[in-house]
Amino acid sequence: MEKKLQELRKEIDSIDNEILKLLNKRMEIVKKVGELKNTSNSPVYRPEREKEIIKRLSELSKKEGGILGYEEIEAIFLEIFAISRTLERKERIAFLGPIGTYTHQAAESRFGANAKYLPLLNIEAVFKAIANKEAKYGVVPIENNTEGVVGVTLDSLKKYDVKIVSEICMDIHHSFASYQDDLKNIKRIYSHPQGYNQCLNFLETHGLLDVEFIPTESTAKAAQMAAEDQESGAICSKIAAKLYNVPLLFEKIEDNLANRTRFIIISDFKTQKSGNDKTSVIAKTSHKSGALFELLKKFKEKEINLLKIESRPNKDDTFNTWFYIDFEGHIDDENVKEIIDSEDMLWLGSYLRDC
Ligand SMILES: O=C(O)C(=O)C[C@]1(C(=O)O)C=C[C@@H](O)C=C1
Repeated sequence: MEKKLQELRKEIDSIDNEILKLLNKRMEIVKKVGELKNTSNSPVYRPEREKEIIKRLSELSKKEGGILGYEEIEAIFLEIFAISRTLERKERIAFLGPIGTYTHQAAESRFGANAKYLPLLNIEAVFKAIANKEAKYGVVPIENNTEGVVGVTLDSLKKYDVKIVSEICMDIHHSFASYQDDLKNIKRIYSHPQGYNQCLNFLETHGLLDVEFIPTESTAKAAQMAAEDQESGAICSKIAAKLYNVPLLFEKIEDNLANRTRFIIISDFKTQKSGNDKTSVIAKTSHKSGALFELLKKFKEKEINLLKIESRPNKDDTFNTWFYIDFEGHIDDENVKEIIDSEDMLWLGSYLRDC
């Protein structure tokens, strides 16, 4: 067996040499693309091009009977693209921190382990960092399939001059971490309110519903607090518990195992059309009967498929609202452009549909 293993490893080594040669060759070309982009200051990150490459390679692999499927090819190539991007231009990525949040995990899934990250302590700070050009990209959560939308994100999209350039959908699994083996000794539970509310069944069955709940800005912050408070527990991500060295007692404790969060990547540019795009806008309607109906009718007339509509309060002394709307299509599509130009709408971005 040892001899056979050595032979196989030798084969792997020579293939790795070829891969390395080809990767270096690829990166030389990528650097030239970067130089070209830098002369016109055009965006490095082109999600639609990345998607096109992954799709093409998956089809090729399938056609040739390759062992790798779409997901494996995507995982490998997203890392390659992440390195390409840092070679083209070293750009900072701000995200809702601290490190170890699900948002950090989402950011890493797109920008790789090698990128320059800027963890910020609240969602609005991420928007400010993009608007002030302290970072090129920002990653923030926008909605969860059990808890609904993240209000601060919608409000910040209205307040700051940024554009949505991409979206990421990620499965969220919570863990319970604590130094206490006996749950009866737990006096406080730290978590982000959304995380806490997603684990109510677990808390009830383990007699933890009556324990004092201390809300934190993020689930990673909860792990950090639990690390400093031996009589507490945290509902957090697995990586956060590891990062702050709090023993993991239970995993996948959420009520709904199909717990998914949609994140957006914000920046300062318009993305190219991919053919499978989503557009987000903020719409205001006048305060008269049928105004929302009239707006929705326009979408029907232009044959635009709505994906989401959320109302948000004006936050003044009235109960007036505005609407956050997602729909199919790209601002470069005639019908999309027409509706945005003809209505009281703020365009938030058109981007590859990934959720
Ligand atoms: O094609 C480009 O525009 C590139 O910059 C190259 C490349 C790649 O590595 O293939 C890198 C970054 C972009 O997000 C898309 C693709």
